[in-house]
Order: sequence, then C-alpha cells, then structure tokens
Amino acid sequence: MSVHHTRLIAALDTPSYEQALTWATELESKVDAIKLGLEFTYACGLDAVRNLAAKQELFLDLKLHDIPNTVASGLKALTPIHPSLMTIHALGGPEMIARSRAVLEEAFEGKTARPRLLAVTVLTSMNEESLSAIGINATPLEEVVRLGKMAIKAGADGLVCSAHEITALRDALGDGPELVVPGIRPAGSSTDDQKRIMTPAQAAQAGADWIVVGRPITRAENPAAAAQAIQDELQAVTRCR
Ligand SMILES: O=C(O)c1cc(=O)[nH]c(=O)n1[C@@H]1O[C@H](COP(=O)(O)O)[C@@H](O)[C@H]1O
Repeated sequence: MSVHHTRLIAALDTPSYEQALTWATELESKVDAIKLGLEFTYACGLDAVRNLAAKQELFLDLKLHDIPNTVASGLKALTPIHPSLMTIHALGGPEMIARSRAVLEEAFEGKTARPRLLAVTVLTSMNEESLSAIGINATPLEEVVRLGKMAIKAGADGLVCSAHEITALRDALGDGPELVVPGIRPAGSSTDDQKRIMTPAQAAQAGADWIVVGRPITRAENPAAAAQAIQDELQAVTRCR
C-alpha cells in the first residue's frame, strides 16, 4: 500500500495564446499539469498547443466522438504533440475506443510512455434531468458506471467523471483505471454551468487521481494563489491504497 495524492490540472480555457502562456508560466510550480481544450486549440492551432506542451505536462482534451476510423486517425494525427492524457467520448462505443487504444499503442511502440486514453462518461454539466432530455432514463451515477465499465473493457486507460461517481467506479473497476475529475469547486465559489460538483478535498477523499480546475483558478484575482490554495487542500488529504 502506498500514499496517494490527488494531482491538480489547470484547465487553460481561453482563445488567447498570450493569456494561456501567462497562466502556464504563473502556474508552473503550482499545478501538476495543464489542460488545453477545444477553445484554445481551435483558436490558436496545434503549433500553439505544441509550444505550451514543451513547458508543462499536458492533458489534451479534444473529446473526439465520430466513427471508429475517423477518431483513431484523428488521434494518430495528434500523437506528435505527445500529451500525457487525451480524451474521447465513451458514447462512441467499444469499437471506437478499442481502435483508439490500438492506434496509440502502435504510434508509441517501444517508447517509454504513450499518452493515456481517457473516455469521457457523463459530462459534469449534466444531471438526471439533462440525461432524460436526451432519452437516457438513468441517474448520472448509473450511466457513468455503465459507460465506465464498457469503456475500460474496450481499452480506455481511464475515465473522466464527476467526484460523485468515484466510489462506485472504484467498487466496479478497482484502483487500476485513472480517474480524472472536473466539476471541482472550492467552497464558496460560483458553480457556473457545472451540475455535479465537489470541493477539491472531497474529490481527493473519494479517490480522484487528478482533479481538473478551470475558472476557479483562471478567473481568480491571483491565479497562482488560487492554485496554491487548492494544492494545500489536496495535500491535507492523505489516502493509502
Ligand atoms: O473532459 C473534461 O475535462 C471535462 C469533462 C466534463 O465532464 N466536465 C468538464 O468540465 N470538463 C472540462 O473541465 C474543465 C472545467 O472547467 P471549470 O468548470 O472552469 O472548472 C473545462 O475545460 C471542461 O471542458
């Protein structure tokens, strides 16, 4: 059994390269990785992503969801950036996930670390009502566990879920899958469009491997101090597993 600490990813959601570079520099010693997603990548392009990846460990969150061949080919095209973590949607199904995993294995054969493939389960902006609106008559917990089991069996290395589902996923899947958890809000901060939220300490206690925090850091008056406060909260929670 070893001591396990939850690590912090800052989501740098901005269309501005200068802004993202400023945040990445300010947060360099405060966070464990940065996340670049749709907004930054569409606005600034892959060269800009590559530049920031040279500064800090990268979670490239492009949430691919298409037919298996298109997703696998898209992931392959992204491999020169060599992020640590990449996302696809679990809803694409087992063949899409299996082909994605295979393409990463192939591209990084013989190299030490390939990017880990994360399947996004139910977005943290959704609740039971929003699931019902798209024809899914299940609770987010039930749906996350159902999708999570399918995605890990098909070859995903880990899952994106809310902190509310961590215990059920660990019960169903054990400690192996990497659980990456957005929808994090320090006590007293605005929930914005997030529905299934928890504080950093609660997510750490539940067993998150990583938490993803965007606006509570990037919209703070002092992003570095906000990130440090979250790290302090995480460090106070020690879990053994
Ligand atoms: O894949 C993600 O990272 C993700 C999945 C999810 O279910 N919910 C979610 O919020 N995210 C991302 O996590 C970040 C959360 O940002 P904040 O709500 O500003 O903390 C955003 O960049 C989202 O794209």
